[in-house]
Amino acid sequence: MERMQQVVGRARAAFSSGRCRSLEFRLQQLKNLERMVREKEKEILAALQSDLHKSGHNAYSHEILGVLVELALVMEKLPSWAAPQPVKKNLLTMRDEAYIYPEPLGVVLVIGAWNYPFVLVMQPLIGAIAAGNAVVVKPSEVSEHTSQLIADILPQYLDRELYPVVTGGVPETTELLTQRFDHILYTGNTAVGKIVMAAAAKHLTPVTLELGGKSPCYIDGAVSYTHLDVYKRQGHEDVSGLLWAHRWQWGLEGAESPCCCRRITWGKYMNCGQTCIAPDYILCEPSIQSQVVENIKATLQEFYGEDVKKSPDYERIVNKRHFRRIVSLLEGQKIAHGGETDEASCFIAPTILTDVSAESKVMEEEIFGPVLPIVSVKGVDEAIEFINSREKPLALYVFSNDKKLIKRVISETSSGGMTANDVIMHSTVLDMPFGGVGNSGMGAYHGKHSFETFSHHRACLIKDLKMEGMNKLRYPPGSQKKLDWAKFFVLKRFDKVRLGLIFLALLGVVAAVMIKVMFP
Ligand SMILES: NC(=O)c1ccc[n+]([C@@H]2O[C@H](COP(=O)([O-])OP(=O)(O)OC[C@H]3O[C@@H](n4cnc5c(N)ncnc54)[C@H](O)[C@@H]3O)[C@@H](O)[C@H]2O)c1
Ligand SMILES: CCCCCCC=O
Repeated sequence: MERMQQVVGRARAAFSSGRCRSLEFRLQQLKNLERMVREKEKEILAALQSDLHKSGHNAYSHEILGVLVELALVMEKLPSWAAPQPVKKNLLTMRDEAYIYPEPLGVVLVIGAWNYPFVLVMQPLIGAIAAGNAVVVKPSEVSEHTSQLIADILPQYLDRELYPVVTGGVPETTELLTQRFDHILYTGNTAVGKIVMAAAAKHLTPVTLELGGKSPCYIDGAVSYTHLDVYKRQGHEDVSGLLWAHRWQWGLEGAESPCCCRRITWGKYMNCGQTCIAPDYILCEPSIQSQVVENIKATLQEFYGEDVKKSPDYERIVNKRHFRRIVSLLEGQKIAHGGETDEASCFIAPTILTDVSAESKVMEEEIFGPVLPIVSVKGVDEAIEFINSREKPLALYVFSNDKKLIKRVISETSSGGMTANDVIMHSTVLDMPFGGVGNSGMGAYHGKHSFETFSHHRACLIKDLKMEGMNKLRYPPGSQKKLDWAKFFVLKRFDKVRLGLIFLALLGVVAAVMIKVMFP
């Protein structure tokens, strides 16, 4: 307990010294961070390889690149984000200064998860530094190599008192959470999210909870409604055969096409399925299920070759606990592809399950592994109903040639974020907030949204000491006349065109008077 008190106490004292308030200081720390990432690249890649069997290429593009891109954006935009933002004034504040001043919150706690152990700690850290805070960093103990590396290298580049790293497991995090922070950003599972929020409530500390959930992926099987309609009008009862012929002849594809399945395969099996926004399961009509399976199988071969175990691009499950949890989800399921496992190396092959019941265990909890269940729905109505009957997911995916259908799914469901006709990619657009809703989390970060999350938006009004007459309206004693004037000043909305015309007319009168005076 004493140790955590000391760590947080030192960070608070360093924050109170005021040194992290200046823009120059923050930019310098961010520059140092960028230097750290570049100089320690090899060590970072090695730690990610040890923790999750991530290949150099995957680790660089999934973790390091994201950090470098975020740093570049923040360093470029910080001066404008941190500048006071003037607000619209009214008749009563016309002579005053009114603006929003983003100020740091104080000491921020960042708790990271193990699945992307570097980027999930660094990205919030960048935002919190940019906003001028002290930051206590707690990487996940599950990814022990990356956690230890962060603890070793961060103090070599950053102010040690302002940005301490705490390593350790549940006891350490529990102790840390008894301390008072000014904001906590937690990434991890929903159950622990509730523990974090309860601990934060004791100090009225605001939280950003980056949680998980089962992110659905709906594949719309129709080529396009126009073709269907044409065939139906021609009197054909069963149009599915005709549609296949049509596709074969014209090369038209439904959303279960190889291209769509390739994108889904990439997002599902990257990091061995251990991605918070991975498509958790597929919803589609039974008529396209086998085509979806075939296309995903072909993509797996394309990505990982004949023997996926030998592919440097295919990761492993983080530990035996998670390995056993995922394997238990396969019990009683129809395995259309994959299913091979090896406990010693925490290997689970890319697996596809077909005709999965909505009530089965694999459809209860977030899978967080390389297992892809396909659940049948009759069409988009049932897909929407299915999604809405469950907790709000972190991400939602829909594949369709029909923009109207996509927009309908967006407007009739809810999720933290969504991508249509691809997966994962909304998280890479830094101008968009990244976060959950309902059970998948609260608050958001990335780019400017991180800066805003870690800032207090202070309302600042600097009044003019003149015009005291106006203030009499609000001073006692009250009267109806004062109230009428107050209503006029506060509620009156001016029509800009009419005001312009009145101004022009006045100008005309003044000009006429002047001419009369000058040339009597
Ligand atoms: N929204 C996102 O950005 C995001 C990103 C990654 C992972 N996730 C979600 O995280 C989950 C996987 O992560 P995880 O929870 O296994 O990660 P984890 O086990 O690494 O836990 C996360 C953090 O919580 C701490 N912790 C664990 N148990 C605790 C307890 N009882 N009390 C206090 N602290 C505790 C750990 O020390 C760790 O730092 C998935 O649900 C995934 O979807 C979400
Ligand atoms: C490509 C990087 C995705 C990071 C997603 C983080 C959640 O697990």
